[in-house]
Amino acid sequence: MDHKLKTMDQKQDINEEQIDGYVKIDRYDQARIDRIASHYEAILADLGEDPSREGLLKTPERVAKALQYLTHGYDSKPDEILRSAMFKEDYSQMVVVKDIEVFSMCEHHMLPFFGKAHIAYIPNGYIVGLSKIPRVVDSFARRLQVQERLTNEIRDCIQDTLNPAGVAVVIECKHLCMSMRGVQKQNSVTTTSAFTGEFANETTRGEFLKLITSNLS
Ligand SMILES: Nc1nc2c(ncn2[C@@H]2O[C@H](COP(=O)(O)OP(=O)(O)OP(=O)(O)O)[C@@H](O)[C@H]2O)c(=O)[nH]1
Ligand SMILES: [Zn+2]
Repeated sequence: MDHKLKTMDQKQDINEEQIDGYVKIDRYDQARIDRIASHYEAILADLGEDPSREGLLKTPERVAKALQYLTHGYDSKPDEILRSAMFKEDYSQMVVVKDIEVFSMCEHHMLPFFGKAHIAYIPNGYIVGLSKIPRVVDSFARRLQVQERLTNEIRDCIQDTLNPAGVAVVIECKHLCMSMRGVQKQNSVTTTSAFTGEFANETTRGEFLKLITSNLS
């Protein structure tokens, strides 16, 4: 079934529909968008703008839709995303998915932070569908976040759901709240990491760090 072809009324049904632990991101909750839009109309006025001028007429609704998209992680269940594609497999070497784009919003200023996540796990009887790892990243990133919690939540979800012999997560991001405003440092990058199990071993962690810094592609 192609959900994109559904009419607006039918899309309301999609709001409740979980697909592999994931609510379709084209969900369209008009009541919520209307509420957020009305707040933004007031905000525009408070900023000294004229919300009734032509260029801004649709802006409150556009912002509401954009914000709903930027926080759609609240509508997903990352553990279910992983469970939907776990396969029994006798493979016990490190699996690394690197350079996963991250787009998130800092919970302090509601400004974007963005960069890359590098994730590894060591299977313990089960592997997971590769695409599910970036989906888990998105599920936690598309919320109001701090980078440290994002890092830990991804690690804990993979560890608790897949029960591998170890999980490694490294995230590198630029925070617009540190470049567009505030301290105004344009080039600083924040790196966070979280490990479990066999990644406590320096050699294993070293192998992971080597793999994510290699140029092999
Ligand atoms: N640890 C951490 N801090 C973050 C993250 N995103 C933003 N911040 C910081 O959150 C802090 C909020 O500090 P406050 O002093 O309450 O806010 P502020 O007055 O706007 O601070 P400045 O950004 O220094 O102007 C700032 O230091 C931000 O750099 C994050 O992901 N992790
Ligand atoms: Zn911030």
